[in-house]
Amino acid sequence: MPMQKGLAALRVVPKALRLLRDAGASHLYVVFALTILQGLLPPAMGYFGKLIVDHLASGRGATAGLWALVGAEGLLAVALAVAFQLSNIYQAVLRERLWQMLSIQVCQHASQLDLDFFEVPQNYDALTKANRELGFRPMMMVLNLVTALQQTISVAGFVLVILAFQPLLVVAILIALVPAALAARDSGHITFTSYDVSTADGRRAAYFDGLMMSDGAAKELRLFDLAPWLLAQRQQYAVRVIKRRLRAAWVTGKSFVTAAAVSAGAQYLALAFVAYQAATGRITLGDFTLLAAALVAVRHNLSLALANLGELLENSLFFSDLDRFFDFSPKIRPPATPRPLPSSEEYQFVFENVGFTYTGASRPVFESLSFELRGGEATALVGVNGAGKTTIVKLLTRLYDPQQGRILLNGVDIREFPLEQYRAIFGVILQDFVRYHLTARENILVAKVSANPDDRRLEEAARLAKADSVIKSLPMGWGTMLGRQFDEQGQALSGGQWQRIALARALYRDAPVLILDEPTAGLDAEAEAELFLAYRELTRGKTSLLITHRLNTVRMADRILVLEGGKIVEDGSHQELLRKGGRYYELFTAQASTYGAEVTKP
Ligand SMILES: Nc1ncnc2c1ncn2[C@@H]1O[C@H](COP(=O)(O)OP(=O)(O)OP(=O)(O)O)[C@@H](O)[C@H]1O
Repeated sequence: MPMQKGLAALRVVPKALRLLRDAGASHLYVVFALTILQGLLPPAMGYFGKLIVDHLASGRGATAGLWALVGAEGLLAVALAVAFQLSNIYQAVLRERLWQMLSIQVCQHASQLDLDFFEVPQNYDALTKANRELGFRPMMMVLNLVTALQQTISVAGFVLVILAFQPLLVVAILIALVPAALAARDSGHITFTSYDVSTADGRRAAYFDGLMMSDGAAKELRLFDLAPWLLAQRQQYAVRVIKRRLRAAWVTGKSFVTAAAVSAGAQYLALAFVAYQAATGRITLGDFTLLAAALVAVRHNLSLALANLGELLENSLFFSDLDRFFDFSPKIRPPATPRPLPSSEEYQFVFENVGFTYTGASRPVFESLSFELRGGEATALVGVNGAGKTTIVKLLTRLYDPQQGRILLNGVDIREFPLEQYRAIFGVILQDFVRYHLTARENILVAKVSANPDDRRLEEAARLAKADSVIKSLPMGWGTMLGRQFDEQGQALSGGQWQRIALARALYRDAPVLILDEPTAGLDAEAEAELFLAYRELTRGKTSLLITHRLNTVRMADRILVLEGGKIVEDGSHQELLRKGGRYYELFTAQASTYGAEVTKP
């Protein structure tokens, strides 16, 4: 029902007030006080205006009484102007605080959510939309609330004035305002619904807009001459949104036209009545001016108040996205009574009949995966694209939990350890590592922000990752900004140079378990060979897992696991697996033949 929908959306008002109070209670109270003042002053000024007119009409001349009235009216006018400006300042502070508070809450919540959250497009959309609208929706709401309150107080003041003189007029005015109130209620609902059904199309259009404006897509866009096609796609969705909104604007516009005609007509009928009373001496000239001003003010303020409430409903849509986002709580949680992490230097992991399916995926990645990563050993994991190698890393580091089976660390289910402490045992370089727009130094230090920077370890990590030569070549060494987003002096790095920085980042953690997911993908042959030679040094004393398609690199591992069809199908050293002549042998020979090398079974 439209009525219910419209009123239901009004429930957002207490919520908005609570948020504003949290953002700055004292500022909110000042804004309220100033708003009430601004609401009361116009009727009071109207009353003084009446007294001035009555004084002038009485023929008493320029007495001290007249100047006292004019002075009082002037003071009220000054007070109104000052209250308006002060309120603007306090509202601005309140808006900024609210924006800050919500941004921090959204960032904190987003960073704690499971990766699962991002698998569902609607969730991700709700987050990006909430984030995008954080900048203006709360501000609009402050303005809507304050303006609606102020207009309502003014209306109440003027209604009291009219009541004092002509009670029947109030009844007539209120009846004449019924169409306006109905139009405002329906417009809230219609706009609400048109926005609601348009969000999916709007999001699509915004996605294409984002592509055309992002630096990440800029290269492909030009190389594929993609802009015209993207624009056409964008229009397809945007036009649907615009049509729906225009239709809503037209429907609501029509009822507003009728309402405006009725209330304006009623106002002038009332004015005719008041004029008749003044002409026949039933009321004074001052009463007439006051009532005439009150009639205009009631109509004007009430329509503004209703329009602001309508806008408030529209802006309240923002809260449904925000609520939807805050309703998500992380499923991967620390246990109620966590076990202490094993103090042992050697960490051994066992996957025990692990079954895992991504949210929304039609097929499981693993149904019953079992294998072991032995403590202190360098293990390599190989397998074709999509075999599930990165998924193993995600499960191992508890970015996801398996739906079946267990993963054990030194015999204990990893879900029993405190999450943060558990994740702290890993130094990881992910396939899609982050290229932070920070200095070279910060790009590595981010791996361990919980501790004070350790420059000796920083140098060591850079040396092991062969990132030291990259740093040396930068104009300001460690202090050079990587990326040009914030600094014109920033340096753009090549893919391989970034990879060395990311590897140094993983090593800087100096964690007992090292996971390298495709650490050589962007490296040149020489750098890869260097890394290959340093592999022993990198992994000394650690439990490590190396994932790579460059099978030359895996030779140095103590043990190689071959993942296929959701299972470990082979397990052994390079020599053993070549000798076996199975899947690893096939993969290795296929790769070697592309270099023209011959591989013979040892
Ligand atoms: N976030 C995700 N949501 C749904 N399915 C996913 C997700 N990530 C990966 N998959 C699917 O899970 C399977 C395993 O992916 P995974 O990234 O683990 O493979 P991989 O062996 O690391 O591949 P590659 O060698 O290409 O890096 C693939 O079929 C992939 O399509």
